[in-house]
Amino acid sequence: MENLFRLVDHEDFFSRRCIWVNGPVIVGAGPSGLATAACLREQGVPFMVLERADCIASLWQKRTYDRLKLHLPKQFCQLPKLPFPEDFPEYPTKKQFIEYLESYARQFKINPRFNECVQSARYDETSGLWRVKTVSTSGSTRTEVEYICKWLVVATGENAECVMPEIEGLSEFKGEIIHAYHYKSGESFRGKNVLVVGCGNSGMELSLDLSNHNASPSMVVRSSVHVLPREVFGKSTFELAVLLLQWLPLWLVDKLLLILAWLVLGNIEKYGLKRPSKGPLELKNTQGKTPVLDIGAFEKIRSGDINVVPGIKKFNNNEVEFVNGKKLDVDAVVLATGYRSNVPSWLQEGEFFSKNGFPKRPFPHGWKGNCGLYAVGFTRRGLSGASSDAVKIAQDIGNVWKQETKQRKQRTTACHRRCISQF
Ligand SMILES: Cc1cc2nc3c(=O)[nH]c(=O)nc-3n(C[C@H](O)[C@H](O)[C@H](O)COP(=O)(O)OP(=O)(O)OC[C@H]3O[C@@H](n4cnc5c(N)ncnc54)[C@H](O)[C@@H]3O)c2cc1C
Ligand SMILES: NC(=O)C1=CN([C@@H]2O[C@H](COP(=O)(O)OP(=O)(O)OC[C@H]3O[C@@H](n4cnc5c(N)ncnc54)[C@H](OP(=O)(O)O)[C@@H]3O)[C@@H](O)[C@H]2O)C=CC1
Ligand SMILES: O=C(O)C(=O)Cc1c[nH]c2ccccc12
Repeated sequence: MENLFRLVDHEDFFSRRCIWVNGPVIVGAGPSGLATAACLREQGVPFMVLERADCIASLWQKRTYDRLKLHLPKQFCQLPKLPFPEDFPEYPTKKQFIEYLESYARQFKINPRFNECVQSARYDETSGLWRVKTVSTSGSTRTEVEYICKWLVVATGENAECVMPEIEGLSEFKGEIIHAYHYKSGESFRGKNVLVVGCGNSGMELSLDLSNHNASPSMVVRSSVHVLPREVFGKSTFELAVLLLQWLPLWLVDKLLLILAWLVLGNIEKYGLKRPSKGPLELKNTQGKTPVLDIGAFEKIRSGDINVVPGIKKFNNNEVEFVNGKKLDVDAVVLATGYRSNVPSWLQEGEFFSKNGFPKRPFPHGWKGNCGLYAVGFTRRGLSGASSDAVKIAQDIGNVWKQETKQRKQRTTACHRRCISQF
């Protein structure tokens, strides 16, 4: 384990599978876990990264569709200490982003323990240490391991599990049902009527992909959605918002974004895309609901290639009935119904994290809990929010680590002197 300063496997002493980690345990090897590990490496702090999948950035490598690109300009998506290569386009592709993350892990010598799913983590008051239990799988063997450490960094992400909706009759639906999580391409849906449930960035982009593959998508908009063009007059809408926020209050920036969206897209409500009453940035900040940054789906809605439908009442075999009473025959269902955090399922703690798996305190205060607990990547501010957390966490742990290392050295020297003086 080259990324560990001192790893003691108590195989011969106590239980076969109790491992003391000298430094923090980081749960999750996505961009957030990698960013924290890299910053800790720079601080000279050893660490261990536990990852349930068999690769880094599993969301990007395994659970996203082929045509995915970053939807914010690259300067908002790079991790600390290593910029994107200069030849990367403004919006890197998924493949490029993964390449970057792989080189990031190499550069900072981050070697996660793969196939280790954290089942529980609790703070042991008596010892003042965290006990992190995992199940590790290798082929058909299952091993339970307990890691013991002073610091625990939660980096399992805002999108750890898929949200599966409960819809009457859906379980009797005879056609294919997949979540956006498993969707790769519209190729296998060619010629089919596909119901896309949900109209966030996933629902919009999968509908566009389906239409590009000559499927007929119908997209469910059950409440409301903010659609903004990804660019306004050649400039990134997101970047523009960030610039404007330096001078203007958020409500005013929201108003300006909506005016610009109206100038570029026109009135979207007449196509069934009702806008929320809160502005796009306010909604993102308060409820975590990301506005759609449109890359072409809206044009397909306008041309009728993507059919917008209201909320679902129920399924009756392959016929879906909507809340307005209209009915439609569909061959397949794509659930673009979003994701959720899985922290409540494994972290036994009720002070820092709330029941929804996000830190209770909002950005920028949600990175540090008590007793050596930290959270990275739960800011609802994408990759730039994760980077900002990672820098702060590594700094915080680094300070204590340096202090303790100094004290350890002093103790060792004092002990040496005592020992020597006894001779
Ligand atoms: C389709 C999609 C596109 C996105 N595009 C952008 C974008 O363009 N720009 C942007 O800023 N943000 C974007 N985001 C937001 C996204 O949250 C970040 O891109 C990023 O992936 C978050 O990194 P993370 O490390 O926090 O979480 P993740 O990437 O989800 O990584 C978490 C890791 O933790 C592991 N894990 C989970 N539970 C356990 C457990 N119990 N034990 C061990 N390991 C566990 C997972 O396997 C995973 O590898 C996008 C999100 C999605 C879904
Ligand atoms: N290119 C990129 O970079 C992309 C980025 N992403 C990001 O990934 C994250 C997740 O996005 P996404 O997967 O779109 O999830 P979201 O949570 O943003 O959207 C979920 C959608 O599903 C709808 N929904 C949920 N349950 C039901 C139901 N029972 N019936 C009908 N509709 C339902 C929601 O409607 P309601 O609002 O009414 O609850 C909402 O429209 C976001 O941060 C997004 O920005 C996603 C795709 C591409
Ligand atoms: O894609 C995501 O999930 C993000 O969180 C990126 C993001 C952070 N802040 C935003 C504001 C508007 C649109 C996207 C984002």
